[in-house]
Amino acid sequence: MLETTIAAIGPLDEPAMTAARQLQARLTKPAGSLGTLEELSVRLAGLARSCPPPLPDPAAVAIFAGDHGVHAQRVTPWPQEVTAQMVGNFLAGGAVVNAFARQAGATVTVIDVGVANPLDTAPDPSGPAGSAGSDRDDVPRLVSATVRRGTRDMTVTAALTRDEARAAVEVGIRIAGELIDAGAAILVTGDMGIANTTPAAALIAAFTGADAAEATGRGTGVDDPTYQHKIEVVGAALRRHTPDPTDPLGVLAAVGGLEHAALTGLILGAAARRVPVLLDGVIAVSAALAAVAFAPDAVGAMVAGHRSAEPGATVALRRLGLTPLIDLGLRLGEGTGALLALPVVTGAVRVLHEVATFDSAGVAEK
Ligand SMILES: Cc1cc2ncn([C@H]3O[C@H](COP(=O)(O)O)[C@@H](O)[C@H]3O)c2cc1C
Ligand SMILES: O=C(O)c1cccnc1
Repeated sequence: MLETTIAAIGPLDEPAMTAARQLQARLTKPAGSLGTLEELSVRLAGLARSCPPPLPDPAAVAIFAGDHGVHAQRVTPWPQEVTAQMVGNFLAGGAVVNAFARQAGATVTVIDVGVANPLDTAPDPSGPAGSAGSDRDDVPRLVSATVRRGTRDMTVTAALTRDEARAAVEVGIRIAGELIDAGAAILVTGDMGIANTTPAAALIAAFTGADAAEATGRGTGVDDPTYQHKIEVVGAALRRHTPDPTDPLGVLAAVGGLEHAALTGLILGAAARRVPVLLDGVIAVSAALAAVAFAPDAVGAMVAGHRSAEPGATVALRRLGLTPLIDLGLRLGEGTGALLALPVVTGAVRVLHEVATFDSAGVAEK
Protein backbone atom coordinates (compact mmCIF):
# COMPACT_ATOMS: atom_id res chain seq x y z
CA MET A 1 0.00 0.00 0.00
CA LEU A 2 2.87 2.39 0.80
CA GLU A 3 4.62 1.70 -2.50
CA THR A 4 1.49 2.08 -4.64
CA THR A 5 0.63 5.32 -2.82
CA ILE A 6 4.10 6.74 -3.43
CA ALA A 7 3.89 5.71 -7.10
CA ALA A 8 0.59 7.60 -7.47
CA ILE A 9 2.09 10.94 -6.33
CA GLY A 10 2.96 13.22 -9.23
CA PRO A 11 3.87 16.84 -9.94
CA LEU A 12 1.51 19.80 -10.10
CA ASP A 13 -0.30 20.20 -13.42
CA GLU A 14 1.27 23.04 -15.44
CA PRO A 15 -1.71 23.80 -17.75
CA ALA A 16 -4.06 24.20 -14.76
CA MET A 17 -1.53 26.47 -13.05
CA THR A 18 -1.17 28.59 -16.18
CA ALA A 19 -4.96 28.89 -16.41
CA ALA A 20 -5.13 29.98 -12.77
CA ARG A 21 -2.38 32.59 -13.26
CA GLN A 22 -4.17 33.96 -16.32
CA LEU A 23 -7.50 34.06 -14.47
CA GLN A 24 -5.89 35.83 -11.49
CA ALA A 25 -4.59 38.49 -13.92
CA ARG A 26 -8.13 39.18 -15.25
CA LEU A 27 -9.93 39.48 -11.89
CA THR A 28 -11.09 42.91 -10.69
CA LYS A 29 -8.14 43.73 -8.44
CA PRO A 30 -4.61 44.97 -8.99
CA ALA A 31 -2.30 42.12 -10.01
CA GLY A 32 -0.61 40.57 -6.99
CA SER A 33 -2.88 42.36 -4.50
CA LEU A 34 -3.92 39.10 -2.84
CA GLY A 35 -0.31 38.33 -2.02
CA THR A 36 0.33 34.76 -0.89
CA LEU A 37 -3.26 33.76 -1.66
CA GLU A 38 -2.68 34.12 -5.40
CA GLU A 39 0.21 31.65 -5.50
CA LEU A 40 -1.75 29.33 -3.19
CA SER A 41 -4.72 29.35 -5.59
CA VAL A 42 -2.38 28.55 -8.48
CA ARG A 43 -0.82 25.67 -6.57
CA LEU A 44 -4.23 24.22 -5.63
CA ALA A 45 -5.30 24.42 -9.29
CA GLY A 46 -2.16 22.48 -10.22
CA LEU A 47 -2.94 19.91 -7.54
CA ALA A 48 -6.57 19.45 -8.65
CA ARG A 49 -5.56 19.59 -12.34
CA SER A 50 -8.41 22.07 -12.83
CA CYS A 51 -9.02 25.81 -12.74
CA PRO A 52 -10.71 26.78 -10.58
CA PRO A 53 -9.87 23.98 -8.15
CA PRO A 54 -12.70 22.71 -5.89
CA LEU A 55 -13.46 24.72 -2.76
CA PRO A 56 -11.77 23.03 0.24
CA ASP A 57 -15.11 22.20 1.79
CA PRO A 58 -15.96 20.10 3.69
CA ALA A 59 -12.75 19.76 5.72
CA ALA A 60 -11.87 16.73 7.83
CA VAL A 61 -9.46 16.84 10.78
CA ALA A 62 -7.64 13.58 11.50
CA ILE A 63 -6.17 13.54 15.03
CA PHE A 64 -3.68 10.69 15.43
CA ALA A 65 -2.98 9.75 19.05
CA GLY A 66 -0.05 7.81 20.45
CA ASP A 67 2.28 7.53 23.42
CA HIS A 68 6.05 7.63 23.69
CA GLY A 69 8.63 5.49 25.46
CA VAL A 70 10.90 8.53 25.68
CA HIS A 71 8.39 9.94 28.18
CA ALA A 72 10.43 7.93 30.74
CA GLN A 73 13.32 10.39 30.18
CA ARG A 74 11.27 13.20 31.79
CA VAL A 75 11.09 15.40 28.71
CA THR A 76 7.68 16.74 29.76
CA PRO A 77 6.07 17.33 33.16
CA TRP A 78 2.72 15.89 32.03
CA PRO A 79 1.72 12.32 32.92
CA GLN A 80 1.27 9.89 30.04
CA GLU A 81 -2.37 9.30 31.06
CA VAL A 82 -3.20 12.74 29.64
CA THR A 83 -3.01 11.33 26.10
CA ALA A 84 -5.88 8.91 26.75
CA GLN A 85 -7.77 11.52 28.76
CA MET A 86 -7.50 14.07 25.96
CA VAL A 87 -8.77 11.49 23.46
CA GLY A 88 -11.83 11.23 25.70
CA ASN A 89 -12.08 15.01 25.68
CA PHE A 90 -11.89 15.10 21.85
CA LEU A 91 -14.67 12.52 21.61
CA ALA A 92 -16.81 14.50 24.05
CA GLY A 93 -16.25 17.64 21.97
CA GLY A 94 -14.52 19.57 24.75
CA ALA A 95 -11.02 20.34 23.45
CA VAL A 96 -9.77 23.45 21.67
CA VAL A 97 -9.62 21.49 18.41
CA ASN A 98 -13.34 20.72 18.74
CA ALA A 99 -14.22 24.38 19.22
CA PHE A 100 -12.17 25.36 16.16
CA ALA A 101 -13.53 22.45 14.11
CA ARG A 102 -17.11 23.49 14.89
CA GLN A 103 -16.23 27.03 13.85
CA ALA A 104 -14.69 25.79 10.58
CA GLY A 105 -17.45 23.23 9.89
CA ALA A 106 -14.86 20.44 9.89
CA THR A 107 -15.47 16.84 10.93
CA VAL A 108 -13.23 15.37 13.65
CA THR A 109 -11.85 11.83 13.47
CA VAL A 110 -9.60 10.59 16.28
CA ILE A 111 -7.39 7.66 15.35
CA ASP A 112 -5.78 5.67 18.16
CA VAL A 113 -2.55 4.39 16.64
CA GLY A 114 -0.80 3.81 19.95
CA VAL A 115 -2.29 5.21 23.14
CA ALA A 116 -0.73 3.42 26.13
CA ASN A 117 -3.61 3.68 28.58
CA PRO A 118 -7.18 2.42 28.15
CA LEU A 119 -9.58 4.86 26.54
CA ASP A 120 -12.82 5.76 28.22
CA THR A 121 -15.09 5.75 25.18
CA ALA A 122 -18.43 4.98 26.83
CA PRO A 123 -21.17 6.96 25.09
CA ASP A 124 -22.26 10.02 27.06
CA PRO A 125 -26.01 10.32 26.41
CA SER A 126 -26.13 13.74 28.05
CA GLY A 127 -23.35 15.31 25.99
CA PRO A 128 -24.44 17.35 22.98
CA ALA A 129 -21.42 16.17 21.03
CA GLY A 130 -22.12 12.47 21.67
CA SER A 131 -19.22 10.07 21.42
CA ALA A 132 -17.60 7.16 19.64
CA GLY A 133 -19.56 4.99 17.30
CA SER A 134 -21.90 7.61 15.92
CA ASP A 135 -22.03 8.18 12.19
CA ARG A 136 -23.33 11.74 12.49
CA ASP A 137 -21.02 14.21 10.77
CA ASP A 138 -21.00 16.71 13.64
CA VAL A 139 -19.99 14.09 16.21
CA PRO A 140 -16.30 13.22 16.67
CA ARG A 141 -15.55 9.68 15.62
CA LEU A 142 -13.00 7.24 17.08
CA VAL A 143 -11.07 4.81 14.91
CA SER A 144 -9.13 2.13 16.81
CA ALA A 145 -6.02 1.27 14.82
CA THR A 146 -3.48 0.41 17.51
CA VAL A 147 -0.09 -0.58 16.10
CA ARG A 148 1.41 -0.92 19.59
CA ARG A 149 0.56 0.73 22.89
CA GLY A 150 3.23 3.41 22.69
CA THR A 151 6.73 3.49 21.24
CA ARG A 152 9.91 2.21 22.89
CA ASP A 153 12.33 4.68 24.48
CA MET A 154 14.46 5.92 21.55
CA THR A 155 17.38 6.69 23.85
CA VAL A 156 17.59 2.95 24.62
CA THR A 157 16.50 1.25 21.39
CA ALA A 158 14.64 2.02 18.17
CA ALA A 159 11.22 3.52 18.94
CA LEU A 160 9.54 1.17 16.46
CA THR A 161 10.46 -1.74 14.23
CA ARG A 162 10.37 -1.01 10.53
CA ASP A 163 7.22 -3.14 10.27
CA GLU A 164 5.53 -1.13 13.02
CA ALA A 165 6.51 2.16 11.37
CA ARG A 166 5.15 0.90 8.05
CA ALA A 167 1.91 -0.27 9.69
CA ALA A 168 1.40 3.19 11.21
CA VAL A 169 2.13 4.93 7.88
CA GLU A 170 -0.41 2.63 6.24
CA VAL A 171 -3.05 3.51 8.86
CA GLY A 172 -2.60 7.14 7.81
CA ILE A 173 -2.90 6.28 4.12
CA ARG A 174 -6.07 4.29 4.80
CA ILE A 175 -7.63 7.11 6.84
CA ALA A 176 -6.84 9.64 4.09
CA GLY A 177 -8.63 7.41 1.58
CA GLU A 178 -11.64 6.91 3.83
CA LEU A 179 -12.04 10.61 4.60
CA ILE A 180 -11.72 11.56 0.93
CA ASP A 181 -14.17 8.81 -0.08
CA ALA A 182 -16.60 10.23 2.50
CA GLY A 183 -16.41 13.62 0.76
CA ALA A 184 -13.58 15.57 2.41
CA ALA A 185 -12.13 18.17 0.04
CA ILE A 186 -9.20 19.00 2.34
CA LEU A 187 -7.56 17.03 5.15
CA VAL A 188 -6.32 18.77 8.28
CA THR A 189 -3.57 17.19 10.40
CA GLY A 190 -4.02 16.75 14.14
CA ASP A 191 -1.97 15.02 16.85
CA MET A 192 -2.17 14.05 20.50
CA GLY A 193 0.61 12.35 22.41
CA ILE A 194 2.28 13.50 25.60
CA ALA A 195 6.04 13.89 24.88
CA ASN A 196 5.53 13.92 21.11
CA THR A 197 7.49 17.14 20.54
CA THR A 198 10.64 15.16 21.47
CA PRO A 199 10.43 12.67 18.55
CA ALA A 200 9.26 15.56 16.34
CA ALA A 201 12.51 17.40 17.13
CA ALA A 202 14.57 14.26 16.47
CA LEU A 203 12.83 13.71 13.12
CA ILE A 204 13.43 17.32 12.09
CA ALA A 205 17.11 17.09 13.04
CA ALA A 206 17.46 13.75 11.22
CA PHE A 207 15.85 14.96 7.99
CA THR A 208 17.33 18.49 7.86
CA GLY A 209 20.73 18.01 9.48
CA ALA A 210 19.89 20.69 12.06
CA ASP A 211 21.47 20.02 15.44
CA ALA A 212 19.42 18.98 18.45
CA ALA A 213 19.46 22.48 19.99
CA GLU A 214 18.05 24.10 16.82
CA ALA A 215 15.33 21.48 16.36
CA THR A 216 14.17 21.17 19.97
CA GLY A 217 11.59 23.40 21.65
CA ARG A 218 9.81 23.60 24.97
CA GLY A 219 6.71 21.66 23.91
CA THR A 220 3.96 22.19 26.45
CA GLY A 221 6.28 24.68 28.16
CA VAL A 222 9.11 23.05 30.09
CA ASP A 223 11.43 24.98 32.42
CA ASP A 224 15.07 25.77 31.60
CA PRO A 225 16.69 22.67 33.17
CA THR A 226 14.14 20.35 31.53
CA TYR A 227 14.67 22.11 28.20
CA GLN A 228 18.45 21.57 28.37
CA HIS A 229 17.84 17.95 29.33
CA LYS A 230 15.38 17.53 26.42
CA ILE A 231 18.02 18.79 23.95
CA GLU A 232 20.44 16.22 25.38
CA VAL A 233 17.84 13.45 25.03
CA VAL A 234 17.25 14.35 21.37
CA GLY A 235 21.01 14.51 20.76
CA ALA A 236 21.56 11.16 22.48
CA ALA A 237 18.89 9.46 20.34
CA LEU A 238 20.44 10.88 17.16
CA ARG A 239 23.92 9.72 18.16
CA ARG A 240 22.64 6.25 19.05
CA HIS A 241 20.80 5.65 15.77
CA THR A 242 22.53 7.97 13.22
CA PRO A 243 19.36 7.77 11.10
CA ASP A 244 19.80 7.92 7.31
CA PRO A 245 17.57 10.73 5.93
CA THR A 246 17.23 8.91 2.59
CA ASP A 247 15.52 6.01 4.43
CA PRO A 248 12.36 7.61 5.84
CA LEU A 249 10.94 4.34 7.21
CA GLY A 250 14.22 3.80 9.06
CA VAL A 251 14.14 7.34 10.47
CA LEU A 252 10.51 6.99 11.61
CA ALA A 253 11.34 3.63 13.24
CA ALA A 254 14.47 4.87 15.01
CA VAL A 255 13.37 8.23 16.41
CA GLY A 256 9.72 8.72 15.37
CA GLY A 257 6.33 8.17 16.91
CA LEU A 258 3.23 6.29 15.88
CA GLU A 259 1.23 9.48 15.30
CA HIS A 260 4.16 11.01 13.36
CA ALA A 261 4.29 7.94 11.10
CA ALA A 262 0.51 7.89 10.65
CA LEU A 263 0.54 11.60 9.75
CA THR A 264 3.21 10.84 7.15
CA GLY A 265 0.77 8.33 5.67
CA LEU A 266 -2.14 10.79 5.80
CA ILE A 267 -0.06 13.32 3.86
CA LEU A 268 1.03 10.72 1.29
CA GLY A 269 -2.54 9.47 0.95
CA ALA A 270 -3.86 13.00 0.35
CA ALA A 271 -1.11 13.73 -2.19
CA ALA A 272 -1.82 10.50 -4.06
CA ARG A 273 -5.52 11.48 -4.33
CA ARG A 274 -4.50 15.07 -5.28
CA VAL A 275 -6.40 16.50 -2.28
CA PRO A 276 -4.75 19.29 -0.24
CA VAL A 277 -3.55 18.61 3.29
CA LEU A 278 -3.42 21.51 5.73
CA LEU A 279 -0.48 21.08 8.10
CA ASP A 280 -0.71 22.04 11.76
CA GLY A 281 2.34 22.44 14.00
CA VAL A 282 5.68 20.87 14.72
CA ILE A 283 4.46 17.26 14.76
CA ALA A 284 2.78 17.72 11.36
CA VAL A 285 5.80 19.34 9.72
CA SER A 286 8.12 16.66 11.08
CA ALA A 287 5.83 14.10 9.40
CA ALA A 288 5.83 16.22 6.24
CA LEU A 289 9.63 15.88 6.07
CA ALA A 290 9.23 12.11 6.12
CA ALA A 291 6.54 12.36 3.42
CA VAL A 292 8.82 14.30 1.03
CA ALA A 293 11.62 11.82 1.73
CA PHE A 294 9.26 9.10 0.46
CA ALA A 295 7.87 11.19 -2.42
CA PRO A 296 9.32 14.66 -3.17
CA ASP A 297 6.19 15.67 -5.16
CA ALA A 298 4.07 15.25 -2.01
CA VAL A 299 5.00 18.85 -1.13
CA GLY A 300 2.57 19.95 -3.86
CA ALA A 301 -0.36 18.82 -1.72
CA MET A 302 0.85 20.56 1.44
CA VAL A 303 -0.41 23.87 2.78
CA ALA A 304 1.36 25.11 5.91
CA GLY A 305 -1.46 26.30 8.17
CA HIS A 306 0.58 28.18 10.74
CA ARG A 307 4.00 28.76 12.21
CA SER A 308 4.19 26.90 15.51
CA ALA A 309 6.21 28.58 18.24
CA GLU A 310 8.35 25.43 18.35
CA PRO A 311 11.67 26.37 16.69
CA GLY A 312 11.87 23.01 14.90
CA ALA A 313 8.73 23.91 12.96
CA THR A 314 10.48 26.85 11.31
CA VAL A 315 13.50 24.66 10.48
CA ALA A 316 11.18 22.12 8.84
CA LEU A 317 9.08 24.69 6.96
CA ARG A 318 12.24 26.24 5.53
CA ARG A 319 13.38 22.84 4.28
CA LEU A 320 9.93 22.14 2.79
CA GLY A 321 9.90 25.57 1.13
CA LEU A 322 6.49 26.36 2.64
CA THR A 323 5.33 29.73 3.98
CA PRO A 324 2.83 29.37 6.83
CA LEU A 325 -0.46 31.23 6.37
CA ILE A 326 -0.74 32.53 9.93
CA ASP A 327 1.68 33.12 12.79
CA LEU A 328 -0.08 33.56 16.11
CA GLY A 329 2.46 32.07 18.52
CA LEU A 330 0.36 28.93 18.96
CA ARG A 331 2.01 25.87 20.50
CA LEU A 332 -0.84 23.49 21.15
CA GLY A 333 -1.04 20.97 18.33
CA GLU A 334 -4.26 18.90 17.99
CA GLY A 335 -4.85 20.57 14.59
CA THR A 336 -5.76 23.95 16.11
CA GLY A 337 -3.47 26.23 14.09
CA ALA A 338 -4.36 24.54 10.82
CA LEU A 339 -8.09 24.91 11.49
CA LEU A 340 -7.68 28.63 12.12
CA ALA A 341 -5.97 28.91 8.71
CA LEU A 342 -8.72 27.03 6.86
CA PRO A 343 -10.77 30.15 5.97
CA VAL A 344 -7.64 31.63 4.38
CA VAL A 345 -7.31 28.60 2.09
CA THR A 346 -11.03 28.75 1.28
CA GLY A 347 -10.73 32.45 0.51
CA ALA A 348 -7.83 31.85 -1.88
CA VAL A 349 -9.92 29.36 -3.86
CA ARG A 350 -13.23 31.24 -3.61
CA VAL A 351 -11.65 34.19 -5.42
CA LEU A 352 -11.17 32.02 -8.52
CA HIS A 353 -14.81 30.88 -8.36
CA GLU A 354 -16.63 34.11 -7.60
CA VAL A 355 -14.72 37.26 -8.45
CA ALA A 356 -15.67 39.11 -11.65
CA THR A 357 -13.18 39.82 -14.41
CA PHE A 358 -12.48 43.33 -15.73
CA ASP A 359 -14.39 42.35 -18.90
CA SER A 360 -17.44 40.83 -17.20
CA ALA A 361 -17.80 43.66 -14.66
CA GLY A 362 -17.04 46.49 -17.10
CA VAL A 363 -14.22 47.82 -14.92
CA ALA A 364 -11.52 49.82 -16.73
CA GLU A 365 -7.92 48.54 -16.67
CA LYS A 366 -4.87 50.67 -16.07
C1 LIG B 1 -3.77 19.15 28.41
C2 LIG B 1 -2.99 19.04 27.12
C3 LIG B 1 -3.67 19.15 25.90
C4 LIG B 1 -2.93 19.09 24.71
N1 LIG B 1 -3.32 19.16 23.43
C5 LIG B 1 -2.27 19.06 22.65
N2 LIG B 1 -1.16 18.92 23.39
C6 LIG B 1 0.15 18.86 22.81
O1 LIG B 1 1.17 18.70 23.80
C7 LIG B 1 1.84 17.45 23.69
C8 LIG B 1 3.26 17.65 23.26
O2 LIG B 1 4.02 18.40 24.16
P1 LIG B 1 5.18 17.72 25.02
O3 LIG B 1 6.13 17.11 24.04
O4 LIG B 1 5.78 18.85 25.78
O5 LIG B 1 4.53 16.71 25.91
C9 LIG B 1 1.09 16.67 22.64
O6 LIG B 1 0.14 15.84 23.23
C10 LIG B 1 0.46 17.74 21.80
O7 LIG B 1 -0.58 17.33 21.00
C11 LIG B 1 -1.54 18.94 24.69
C12 LIG B 1 -0.86 18.81 25.91
C13 LIG B 1 -1.57 18.86 27.12
C14 LIG B 1 -0.85 18.74 28.42
O1 LIG C 1 3.34 22.90 17.31
C1 LIG C 1 2.77 21.95 17.83
O2 LIG C 1 2.09 21.15 17.16
C2 LIG C 1 2.92 21.69 19.31
C3 LIG C 1 3.65 22.52 20.11
C4 LIG C 1 3.75 22.25 21.45
C5 LIG C 1 3.13 21.18 21.99
N1 LIG C 1 2.41 20.37 21.22
C6 LIG C 1 2.30 20.60 19.89
